[in-house]
Amino acid sequence: MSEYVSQNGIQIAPLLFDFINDRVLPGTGVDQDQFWSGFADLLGQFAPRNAELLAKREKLQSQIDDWHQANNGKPIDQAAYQAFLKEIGYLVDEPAPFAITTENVDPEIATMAGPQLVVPSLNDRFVLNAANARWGSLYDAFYGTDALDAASAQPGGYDPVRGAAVIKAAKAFLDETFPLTSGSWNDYRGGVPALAAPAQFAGRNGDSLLLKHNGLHVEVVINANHPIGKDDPAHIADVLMEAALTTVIDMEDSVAAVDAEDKVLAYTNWLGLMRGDLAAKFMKGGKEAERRANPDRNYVDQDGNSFTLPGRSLMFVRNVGHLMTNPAVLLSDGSEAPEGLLDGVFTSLIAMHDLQGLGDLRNSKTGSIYIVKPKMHGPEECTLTNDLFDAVEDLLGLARNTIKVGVMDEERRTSANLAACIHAVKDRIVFINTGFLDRTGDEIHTSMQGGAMVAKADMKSSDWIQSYEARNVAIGLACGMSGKAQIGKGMWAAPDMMADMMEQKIGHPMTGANTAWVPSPTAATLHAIHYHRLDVFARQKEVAGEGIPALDKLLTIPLAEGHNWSADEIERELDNNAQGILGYVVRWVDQGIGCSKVPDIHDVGLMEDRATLRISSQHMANWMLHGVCSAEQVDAALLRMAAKVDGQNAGDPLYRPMADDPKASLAFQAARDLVFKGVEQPSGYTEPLLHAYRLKLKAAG
Ligand SMILES: CC(=O)SCCNC(=O)CCNC(=O)[C@H](O)C(C)(C)COP(=O)(O)OP(=O)(O)OC[C@H]1O[C@@H](n2cnc3c(N)ncnc32)[C@H](O)[C@@H]1OP(=O)(O)O
Ligand SMILES: O=CC(=O)O
Ligand SMILES: [Mg+2]
Repeated sequence: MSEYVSQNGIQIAPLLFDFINDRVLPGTGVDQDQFWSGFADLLGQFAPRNAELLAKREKLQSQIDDWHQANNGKPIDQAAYQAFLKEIGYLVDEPAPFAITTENVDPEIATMAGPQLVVPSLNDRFVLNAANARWGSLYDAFYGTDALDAASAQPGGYDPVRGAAVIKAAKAFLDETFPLTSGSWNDYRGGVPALAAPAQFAGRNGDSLLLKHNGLHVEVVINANHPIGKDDPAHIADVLMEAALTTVIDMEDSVAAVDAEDKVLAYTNWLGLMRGDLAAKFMKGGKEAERRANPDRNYVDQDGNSFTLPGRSLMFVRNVGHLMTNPAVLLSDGSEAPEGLLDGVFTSLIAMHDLQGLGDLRNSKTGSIYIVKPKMHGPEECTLTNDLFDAVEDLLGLARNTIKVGVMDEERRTSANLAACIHAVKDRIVFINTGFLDRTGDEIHTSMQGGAMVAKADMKSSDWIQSYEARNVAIGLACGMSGKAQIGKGMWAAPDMMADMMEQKIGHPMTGANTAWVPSPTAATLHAIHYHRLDVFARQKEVAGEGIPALDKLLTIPLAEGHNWSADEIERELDNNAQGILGYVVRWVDQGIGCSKVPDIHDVGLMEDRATLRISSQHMANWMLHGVCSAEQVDAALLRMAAKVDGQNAGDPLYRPMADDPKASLAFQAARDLVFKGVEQPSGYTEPLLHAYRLKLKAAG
């Protein structure tokens, strides 16, 4: 890397310094000199606090490790365990009942219920697709996935037999959601449809019909000149679903951003989204394509009045958590700056382009900046975020609480003290979300010394996770989040299993969650159907009456307790974990790709990100620590799976095989370290090793 720019006692990578000065600050009214001097002060103030809280994490972890070692082999006495957690300050007192007081929140978050899409920020083609995923074609979603229960499409262009099944399924959705006074949408022949609930008719866009149900719009596209519409008796060409109400532009677990070069790319895409001028050019189907953010959509209501609906998803940006540092900025002592502080300042500054309307399109209509903060451990760390956002607002001249926060409930200390965490950010909180993937990783790591954990697939049915999901909703409702903020559920991590998603993911709104994560625009379009099937806000009223489950189950550790696995079961568990780890890490370290679809041992492509990697690596480390398997067995699994992953990637010209010479592969070494050094990784996180190996690879050119 070139020399740093020295400024107010800190050092800034020139790429970042120039990007901020040339592309971000102009037009915002924030003075360049004042900005850098205020930024240096902010780092000086917050970096030591950040370090103290990380040291506290380590201290608590070592106290918990000691407790388990002292209780070695004995069944856990829940009362004694909780008393111990209170004594060390892991569990804190509950705050007195309170309600959040967040203001100026966009309706997509506060009063609407629908899917939330997550997208890696480094990929401009994907982020634009995500922004545009506010509306999705139901015909395409049915045609292209197994959500449609019909024979697969015949190769060689449009298959009319499958097409007919798609149209039938889409019209069945219309019948279910927008019933006609008599008959079916199959019999609709044009004009204003005779809806059983006429208020569902919201307007027209040319010939197309706009309908509304449970707060979500659906456009029935009428076009006699369209290849599908021309053969339909009513010229219906598609059914467009209002789908991803909100999107998380992810700078955390789905990206590999290790230095100024990567960070500036992520910030550039966020700037393009906040201004509305991001464009991506790429090759698709042998042709060059260009993608931009869609404009808003124009309609006319029944009285002839024009109105628009948002054309894009409302965007959050996920900053990194408190753990990592980044060489993009060095502190006065020459150490790397905490990356979460950089993200907090820079993503907020960039969002001022939206607040001030400096670009072509707007994100928030209520003047808010939406930041998702991941991986916070307990209320003190939430207070740090709150104070940081206060300081950023002061630095940028923004009104107090302009910056809103989404709190990921994905670490055990946060789940166990959730009301206190919400209280710490009560004037700016706009969501809680159960990030069950990281949360599972933290469940394993926290009790690493307690014994061998159940098999990975059995985690989902453990007491702790059921309690975690239920408590999150119940506490969110008790803190007055309904109608003001999102109570969100986690990711559907099997992007190709849409039939299963349609069957299972209605469980998320059923719990009272008004949003849940999906991995792709297609999944958003399909998951939107669930919010038509169920009125979440009515459901929240029912759930609110059920009370908050006690802590006991949440704190029941998923130990296998004497379970004897067969040699075959152990090998399959190790192989499955090793395959996921290697398949993901090889693309992360070698190619800088932070989210991948990796086949599991059943050949189901699973979304892998740093959180799923945390689970797999912690699980292997745990079984090795407690002698369920030996180090030799782990090495054998890694080697076997390296060959398998090499085979799976044979078609990728950028791929560097691992199996022939594993010692020469930085990716293989990283994967191995993640398991063999898993016990000592902070909270079991994978970022420190991934970053170190990726930086090594970049340095080697
Ligand atoms: C625990 C957590 O933190 S979860 C949060 C982190 N996870 C994520 O962000 C998941 C994001 N999703 C993804 O990256 C991808 O969907 C993957 C890697 C899971 C699967 O990818 P694939 O199925 O191989 O998708 P593929 O690369 O074939 O893309 C197919 C199309 O879908 C689009 N697409 C896929 N995922 C997304 C997404 N999340 N947002 C926007 N568009 C997407 C692509 O743009 C592409 O369309 P295009 O050709 O018109 O551009
Ligand atoms: O960030 C989400 C998770 O599940 O972890
Ligand atoms: Mg997570």
